[in-house]
Amino acid sequence: MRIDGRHYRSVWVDEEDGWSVRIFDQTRLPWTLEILRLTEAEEVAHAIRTMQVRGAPLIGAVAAYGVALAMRTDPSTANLERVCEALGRTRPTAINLRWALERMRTALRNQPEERRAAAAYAEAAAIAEDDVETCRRIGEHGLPLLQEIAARKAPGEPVKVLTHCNAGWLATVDYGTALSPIYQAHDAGIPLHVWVDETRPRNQGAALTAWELGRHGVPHAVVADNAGGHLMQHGEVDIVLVGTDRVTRRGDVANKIGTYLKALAARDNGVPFWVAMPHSTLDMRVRDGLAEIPIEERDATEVTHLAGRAADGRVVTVRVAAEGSPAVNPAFDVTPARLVTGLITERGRCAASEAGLLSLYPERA
Ligand SMILES: CSC[C@H]1O[C@H](OP(=O)(O)O)[C@H](O)[C@@H]1O
Repeated sequence: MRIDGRHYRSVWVDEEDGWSVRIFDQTRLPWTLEILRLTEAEEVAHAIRTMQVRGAPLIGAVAAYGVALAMRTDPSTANLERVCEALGRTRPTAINLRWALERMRTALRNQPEERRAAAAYAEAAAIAEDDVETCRRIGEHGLPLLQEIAARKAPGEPVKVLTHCNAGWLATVDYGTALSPIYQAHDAGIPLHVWVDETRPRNQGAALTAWELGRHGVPHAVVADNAGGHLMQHGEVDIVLVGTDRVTRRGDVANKIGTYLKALAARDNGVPFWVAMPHSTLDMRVRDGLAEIPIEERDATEVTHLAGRAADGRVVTVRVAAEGSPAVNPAFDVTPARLVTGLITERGRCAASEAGLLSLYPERA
C-alpha cells in the first residue's frame, strides 16, 4: 500500500539497523499511523496477542521474524524450541502461525548455531515474499469473478461486494486476500461498491478495511454486521468475499466471528459466497472444522467496551454494555463447506471440498 508516496508492506526489517522488525500498530488505526520497532521475540508475542498486528498470514510472517530476533541473542536449540512454543501459543485459530513456525523450525534445526540468526532472517524473508506473491495471485484468480458480474450489468453500474473483517494488505504482508481481487478490479476500472461489515467487537472492518479502501479510492460504505442479510434480501449484494484463518481438508472455513451468519444469509438469498485462501491457511490435518478447529476466546472487555477517537482527538475506550453484565467473546466461527461457493487460491479457484483442494494441492494429499 502506498502511504504518502512510499510503498509499505505490513512487516519489514528496519533499513537502518538491518535486524529490528517494523510493523504498523493496527490498534491505533484508523486514527493514527504508528510504526512499532520490535527488538525481542517477546515484543512480537505481545504484538500478536494484543492484535497490534493481526491477520492470519501476517501473524505467521511476523512470528517468523520473532524467531529471527530470538536467534540473534540465543541460537541454541533449546531457545529455538522455546520461542516457537511461546509464539505458537499467542493465537490458536489461524493455522498460518503454526505453519510459519514449523517452517522456521525445519529451516533452522539442522543449521549450526553460528549460522542460525542469518538463516532465520532469510527464511522469514522468504515467508514474507511468498505471502506477497501468493496474495497477488489470489487477486488474479479472484478478478474474473468480479469481471463476470460486471459484464452482466449496465455500463457504470457497480459490482456490489460484501466483505467481513479485514482481509486486506493489513492482514497479510501485501495485497491482502479477499481484498486483493477488489484492488485489482478497481485498478482495472471495474465499478465497485464494497459493503464493509464493521465486524464487532474489534471493528476490523470499520477501522481497517474502510481505511484501506478509502486510501485506495475504492467506493465503499461501512455497515452494521446485522445489516448484511437485509442488503442481500434487497438485491444489494452480488457476491460475498471473505478471508479465512483456517480451511480444513473437506473445505470447512474458520474466519472472524459473524462469517457463518453471512454465509447463511448468502445461501438463503442465492448470493455467491467466496473465500480467499492462501496455501498457508490450508490445514489438511483437520477434516471437521466445527469439531477440531480451536476457537480463540478473547477478553470480554472487547465486547463490553469500544475504542474510538474523542472530539479532542484522543483515542479513548468507553463502556457500551451495562455495568456488571458479563460478556462472552468467541473471536472466530466455522462456516461448513456446504455454504461455501468456492475457494480463491494462488493456484486458481476450486470447490470447498477435499477433491477441489487436492485438484489444486495434490502434494497435500
Ligand atoms: C487474510 S485473512 C485475515 C483474517 O484474520 C482476521 O482475524 P484477526 O483480525 O482476528 O487476526 C479475520 O478472521 C480475517 O478474515
